Amino acid sequence: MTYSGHYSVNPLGQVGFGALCSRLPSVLRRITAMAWRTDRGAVLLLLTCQLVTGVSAAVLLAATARAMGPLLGGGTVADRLHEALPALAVVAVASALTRASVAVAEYAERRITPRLTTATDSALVESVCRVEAAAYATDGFSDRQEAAEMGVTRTHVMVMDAQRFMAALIKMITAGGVLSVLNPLMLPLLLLAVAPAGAGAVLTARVDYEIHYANVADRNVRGMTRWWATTPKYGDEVRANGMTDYILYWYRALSERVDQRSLAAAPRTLRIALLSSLAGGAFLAATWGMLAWLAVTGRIEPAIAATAVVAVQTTLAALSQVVVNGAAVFHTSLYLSDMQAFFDDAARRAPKRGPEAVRAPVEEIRLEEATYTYPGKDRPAVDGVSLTLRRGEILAVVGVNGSGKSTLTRLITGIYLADKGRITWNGTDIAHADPATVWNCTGLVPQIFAQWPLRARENVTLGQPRSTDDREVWEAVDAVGMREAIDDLPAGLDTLLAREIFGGAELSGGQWQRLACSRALYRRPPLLILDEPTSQMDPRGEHGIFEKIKAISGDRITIVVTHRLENTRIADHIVVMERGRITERGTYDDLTHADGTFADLLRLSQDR
Ligand SMILES: Nc1ncnc2c1ncn2[C@@H]1O[C@H](COP(=O)(O)OP(=O)(O)OP(=O)(O)O)[C@@H](O)[C@H]1O
Repeated sequence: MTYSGHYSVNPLGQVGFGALCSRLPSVLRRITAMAWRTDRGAVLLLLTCQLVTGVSAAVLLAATARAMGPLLGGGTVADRLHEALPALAVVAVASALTRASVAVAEYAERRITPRLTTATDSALVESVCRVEAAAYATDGFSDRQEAAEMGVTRTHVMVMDAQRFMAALIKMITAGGVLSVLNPLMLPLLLLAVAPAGAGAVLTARVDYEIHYANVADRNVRGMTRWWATTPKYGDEVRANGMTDYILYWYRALSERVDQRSLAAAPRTLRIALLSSLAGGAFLAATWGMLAWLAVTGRIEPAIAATAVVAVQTTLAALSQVVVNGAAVFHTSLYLSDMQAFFDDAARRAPKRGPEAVRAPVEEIRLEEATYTYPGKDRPAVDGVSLTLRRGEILAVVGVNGSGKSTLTRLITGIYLADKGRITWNGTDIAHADPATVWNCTGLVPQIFAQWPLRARENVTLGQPRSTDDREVWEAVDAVGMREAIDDLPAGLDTLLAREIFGGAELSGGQWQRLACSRALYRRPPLLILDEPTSQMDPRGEHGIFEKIKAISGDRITIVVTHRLENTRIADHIVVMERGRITERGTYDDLTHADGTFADLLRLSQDR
């Protein structure tokens, strides 16, 4: 395994410190806009709380300053207390308001976060589901998806970080304002004391992101390896082929590669932390020294000095919070950018085919010189294929592995659009038709079909409207000879077909394939495509399915891709594909008597 993680260019590589900090306002705007779309009431509540926090912090400090005069002045304790009482009452109310607004802000944040996370998460899933299928084959698509997942994860803490950042900023500005009124020199010194910590936090976030970025591809592969190693689906193959140690070795190797990058960054983050603490400490010592000097030399009164101590403490706490939460918001902004970039990319890759609609019955599907090349490939998988399919006819597609049969079915169903040439349904070019209207008319049994971890009934009806009784479900089940097998399940059609889940049951490979066929038949589609539909079935099952295909073919266009050439007897036409092109076409009798590839493959299959 020589996979080496590579994911484009780190967008932070060329960005300076100033540019990094200037992202904060736009990120805050973006977070607010996202939250606004989720719950306007909660956002308004949050903003009100922040305003209350700021105002009460200012009132608290001003009232403290007012209370300090009488408290530290002359007279009896009772007199001093009596004189300070109104200011102390204001201090108490302002403190209570601060606490209450923090609690309400937390409540508002809890109202926003779960729904915002769900909305973002669902948007990510939807954008992946909705892209043109060809996007999956483009380089780096799944890496970019992996990077976007981190943005979704960050939405858990994003609103909280932004809210705390804003609250601390407001508190800092008001407390700092009060401090500047007390003595204009105090604030700049205090800012200098916290600035190095701010710079350190942003630089550390930058290092963390660099590591995250370098690890994206490895984490993606590790995630896949984890799934392959642990899913019961491949458990037999992994064990009986002695692959456990091999997979575990690579899982560990990938984890170690990820760890090594993180470890290599540790000395850098230590250097940043030590230097910023040193600079911050020096400026803080200067701040306290300055305050002491002002008080000792009588330049400020003791009452003002005492208030300044409270103001410095408040501003310092708020500043630290601004730094910590600002760095967190900045950090989030990096992941949000990845997420947004993925959403934008996915939106560009979403089908934009046109408003035309395809409607049943589908009388004719025509391919005119259809050509398709997979992204990054230099040879077309389907190369200039022309074909006409009519309602009531069965077409069999045969050919050696990799000759383009499955790709041809993807072109006919509009899963991929032809790069060159045209495919029309009832005269409508599907490149200009809404794909949903096309897929309303198709039923596909793919070569690799899904084994849905749902009940037996939903495995037949999946995605389809269902009548209240099971009559049509049983019809589809009977059509593939599965009635007995379903009756044998512990709860019949209600049985959950997922071995991994408690109470779930499992089917055999051939039974799963029969169910995949029943799913396509249940749709009663105008175009039925079966790609190797009986590869896992016993001869009775195979015979039954082909009988059924023939019996229901009058009402639809049917395409069967198969390597069992005997099965092509039911077809009205057969096409033989080689290297993406149709090299022979005709009926079963025509092709068996011609001295071509079909006759050759048939001879070989009968020779065994
Ligand atoms: N998702 C994909 N991305 C890139 N190339 C692909 C993809 N799927 C198929 N190909 C390539 O396109 C060519 C045709 O593949 P296709 O699956 O259509 O062949 P096939 O005739 O159905 O083969 P088989 O009989 O093995 O099922 C092959 O060279 C294959 O490597």
